[in-house]
Amino acid sequence: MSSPRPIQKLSEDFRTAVNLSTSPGAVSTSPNASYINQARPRSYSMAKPAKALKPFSTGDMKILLLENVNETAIEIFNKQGYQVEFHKSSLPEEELIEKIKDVHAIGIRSKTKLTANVLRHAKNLVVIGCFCIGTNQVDLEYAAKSGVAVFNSPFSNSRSVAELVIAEIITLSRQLGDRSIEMHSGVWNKVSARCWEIRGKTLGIVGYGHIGAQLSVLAEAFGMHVIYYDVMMIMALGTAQQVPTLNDLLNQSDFVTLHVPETPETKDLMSTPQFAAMKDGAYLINASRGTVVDIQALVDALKLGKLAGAALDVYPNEPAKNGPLFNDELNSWASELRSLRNVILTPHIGGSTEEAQSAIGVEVGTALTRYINEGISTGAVNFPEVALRSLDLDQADAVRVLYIHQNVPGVLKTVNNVLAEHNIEKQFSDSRGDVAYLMADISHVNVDDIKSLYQQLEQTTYKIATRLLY
Ligand SMILES: NC(=O)c1ccc[n+]([C@@H]2O[C@H](COP(=O)([O-])OP(=O)(O)OC[C@H]3O[C@@H](n4cnc5c(N)ncnc54)[C@H](O)[C@@H]3O)[C@@H](O)[C@H]2O)c1
Ligand SMILES: O=C(O)CC[C@@H](O)C(=O)O
Repeated sequence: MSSPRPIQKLSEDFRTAVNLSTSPGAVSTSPNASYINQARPRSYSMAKPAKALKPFSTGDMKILLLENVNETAIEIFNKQGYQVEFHKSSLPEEELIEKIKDVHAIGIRSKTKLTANVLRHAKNLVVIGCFCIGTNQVDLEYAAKSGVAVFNSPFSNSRSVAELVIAEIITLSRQLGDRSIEMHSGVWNKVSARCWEIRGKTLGIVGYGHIGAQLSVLAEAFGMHVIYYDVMMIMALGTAQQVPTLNDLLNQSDFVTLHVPETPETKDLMSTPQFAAMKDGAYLINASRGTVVDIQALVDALKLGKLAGAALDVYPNEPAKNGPLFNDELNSWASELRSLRNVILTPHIGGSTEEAQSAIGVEVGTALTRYINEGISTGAVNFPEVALRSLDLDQADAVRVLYIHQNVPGVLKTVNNVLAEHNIEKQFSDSRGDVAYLMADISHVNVDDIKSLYQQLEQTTYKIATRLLY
C-alpha cells in the first residue's frame, strides 16, 4: 500500500479528474447548462486574475465539522481563514441545536440528522455539506426554504462500496466469515459443502446508479451474469440485462444486492414476500440504507434456511459513535441477527476508505468554499444551480449580490429596481420549486452604499436570504 498522498497533490488530482480550472470556484460534478454557458469561457481562460470577495455583515465564517470529516476539508477551510470546530462523532440533538445557532456552515456524514427542528435554530446557516453520497439525513426542503444550500459528493465513494460488495459476494459464497470466527476460537473446520465459486452465478443489482453500474462491471470480470432492476430505464454496461420488475430479479438471482436511495418507496423494499420470491439458498447484500430491508423478516428467512447468508452494512438505527453499541436497545433484533451463521455485519463502512474520504473532503470542501466565497451553487442537491464568472481584479467598486427568494411573480422587478441605481454588469437567476436564487454583479457601488443596498434587499417582501460580497 502506498502512503497517503499530500493533500495539495490530491486536490490537484481531483481538479484534473473533473477537468476544471484551478479556481476554487470551479469544481463541479454536474455542471448544468447555465453554468457551462455562463461561467466557462472566462474561468477556463484564466485571462485575468479574479477579485477575491469578502462578505458584508457576516463576520468571521464559522464552520462546524462533525463525524470525523476528512482532514483534506479542514485544510481547505483553514486556508480560507474560516473558524473550524471539529468533532469526531455526531452530537446529541440538544448539543447540536446549541452549536448550530452560531455557525455559517456545517459538515456532516450520514449520522447527523438535520431535521426541521434542528435547522430552525440555525439562524446564521448558509450552507450544509454532506461529506458522503446520501442526503436523506437532511430535511432538504426545509433547508432550501430557509435559504440553505446543501451539497454532497455524488460518486467519490462509489468504487469503495462496489469493491466491498465484491468481497462480500465471495465471503458469503465461501462462508469465510464463519471459518474465520471458528479459527479465531481454535476450531479447524475444513468443509466444502454449500461453498461455491461465484463464476457463472447470477448477480441481481437493485438500483443501477453510480454504485450498481460500477459493481456490474466488476462482477462480470469475475465471470458473473448480471441482471438489474431500476425504476429508470438505464443503459446496460457489458452484457448486463435490465429486468422489468423486482420480482423478475429476485427469482433469477443467486445474489441480490441493494443500491437504492432511502425514500418512502424504498422503505422495506425487501420484506417477507420478497424473501419468499428469492431462489432457495440465495444471498442478500445491503450496503444502501438500513430502512430498505425489513431486518426481522430477513432474520426469519435466514433461520428458515430460505437464504444461505446475508451481508449488512447499514441499519435502521446506527450508533452515533464507535463502541459496543450494536445491541437490542438500538435495534430490537440485534442479538438474534448477531447469532446467525454466514451473516456478515459491518458498521456502515462501505465508503470508508482513505481514497474515498480524502476525495470527498476535497470535493465537498471545495463546493462549500465556492458557495461561501462566490455564491456559486452548481451541484447543490436542494437548490437552484446558479453560477456567474468571477469578478476581475480591477473591478474594485463591484459588488456581488446573492439574493434567495420565494419563487413568486414580480420579485425580480422589485430587486432590479434596487439594483438599477448601479450598473448591473451581469446577472443570472434560476428557480427550483418554491425557491429562486438570483446572482448579480453590480458596479459603481460606493462602499458606503453597501449597507443601504443590503437593507433595501432585506426589506423586500419575498426575500429568504441576502448576502453581499465585495
Ligand atoms: N454503505 C455505504 O457506506 C454507502 C456509501 C455510498 C452510498 N450508499 C447508499 O447507496 C445508495 C445508492 O448510491 P448510488 O451512488 O448508486 O446512488 P445513485 O443515485 O447513483 O443510484 C440509485 C439508483 O437507484 C434507483 N432507484 C431509486 N428508487 C428505486 C426503487 N424504488 N427501485 C429501484 N431502483 C430505484 C435510481 O433510479 C438510481 O438509478 C445511496 O443513496 C446511499 O444511500 C451507501
Ligand atoms: O460516510 C458516511 O457516514 C456515509 C457513507 C455512505 O452511506 C454515503 O451515503 O456516502
